[in-house]
Amino acid sequence: MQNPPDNDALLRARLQASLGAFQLDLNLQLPARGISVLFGASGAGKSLALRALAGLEPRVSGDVQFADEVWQRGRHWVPAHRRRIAWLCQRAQLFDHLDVSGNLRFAAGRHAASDSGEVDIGRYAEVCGISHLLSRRVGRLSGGEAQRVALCRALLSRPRYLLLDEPLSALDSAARLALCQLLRRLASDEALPMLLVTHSLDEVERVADQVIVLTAGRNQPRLSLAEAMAAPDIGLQAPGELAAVFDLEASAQQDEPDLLRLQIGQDAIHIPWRGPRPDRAVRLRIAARDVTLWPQLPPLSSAQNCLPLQVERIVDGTNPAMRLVIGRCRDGRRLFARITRAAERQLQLTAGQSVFAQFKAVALL
Ligand SMILES: Nc1ncnc2c1ncn2[C@@H]1O[C@H](COP(=O)(O)OP(=O)(O)OP(=O)(O)O)[C@@H](O)[C@H]1O
Repeated sequence: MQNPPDNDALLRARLQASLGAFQLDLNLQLPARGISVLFGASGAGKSLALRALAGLEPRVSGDVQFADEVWQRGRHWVPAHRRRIAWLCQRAQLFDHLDVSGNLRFAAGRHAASDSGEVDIGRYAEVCGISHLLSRRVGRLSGGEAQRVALCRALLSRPRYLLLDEPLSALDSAARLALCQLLRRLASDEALPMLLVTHSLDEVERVADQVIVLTAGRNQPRLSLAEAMAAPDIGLQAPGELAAVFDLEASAQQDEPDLLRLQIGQDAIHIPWRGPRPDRAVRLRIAARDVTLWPQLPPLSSAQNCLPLQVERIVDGTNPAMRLVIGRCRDGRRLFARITRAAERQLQLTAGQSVFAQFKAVALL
């Protein structure tokens, strides 16, 4: 599929390779901000693409350009260490014979032009939440701690771009969550753009700003996370498990204690919340199976969130007895509802109809 030209892209690549029966044919345009995710099944070519962008894959030909620097074109090839990008892979590759501080000093020493290395180590160790680990032997770090140290080491090289090859896949869920939050903070507070490779939808939902779906060596055009989640046909979500993901700003208005009001255009929903109002957008996941449709405004119930919805289309679900309703909120965002065929008949649902969508659960990402 042809990607439209993207004038805001920082990293552009057209990559081709023929490895036995596997063909790689990519057209990537990665923006200067946020976290882009390259999503695909095992064997789709994600690692190959990442290695090619890093300058580590001589089997891949094509064009790679970063801002106005050409990294690869014909015989022209900028070696990996001159691209000033950092790389994080599944398992942190740290020096076992050094403690955390030694690993960081080594990285800072390699990259610092002056004696600013110590300052950077302190600052980035704090950003990465590893200040308390500086004297710890590398062998005594948990998987999540080791990844945060590896990330800190990567930051000390002052990269212009971060490539992440499934860095969360070997971590337990708590460590994965913590690292997801750290990546999001780095992307926004340190303005560090990244490309994350994964086959986990959960990671996509938690960290992505943009999504590129890769299937058998070919990519779809880049979409925002909301667009990608709202496109049931691009292969990002399993059809039986569809969900919408919304990034929502908290409203200054507070209707109830312990509830946070989040605006969806002129409408609002509430989520349980303790503590100060968040200063950045809150990301929510609303699964199709948690959404109930009503022909009129429903009576008050324990499921408090309810939005006006216009039915856009109704398609078959994976289960032959079920249908998937694709609707639009009043601000244009897509929401899905999984209903039975019997409910579709009883509600006489058709495209264009106005209904109310009530949901009993939202997951805070
Ligand atoms: N030397 C080779 N000969 C033939 N095929 C190869 C060779 N090297 C890699 N491949 C194929 O290239 C494809 C892409 O591999 P790659 O490691 O990039 O996939 P991936 O999407 O990162 O998978 P995973 O998620 O499992 O890591 C795979 O189908 C693999 O079998």
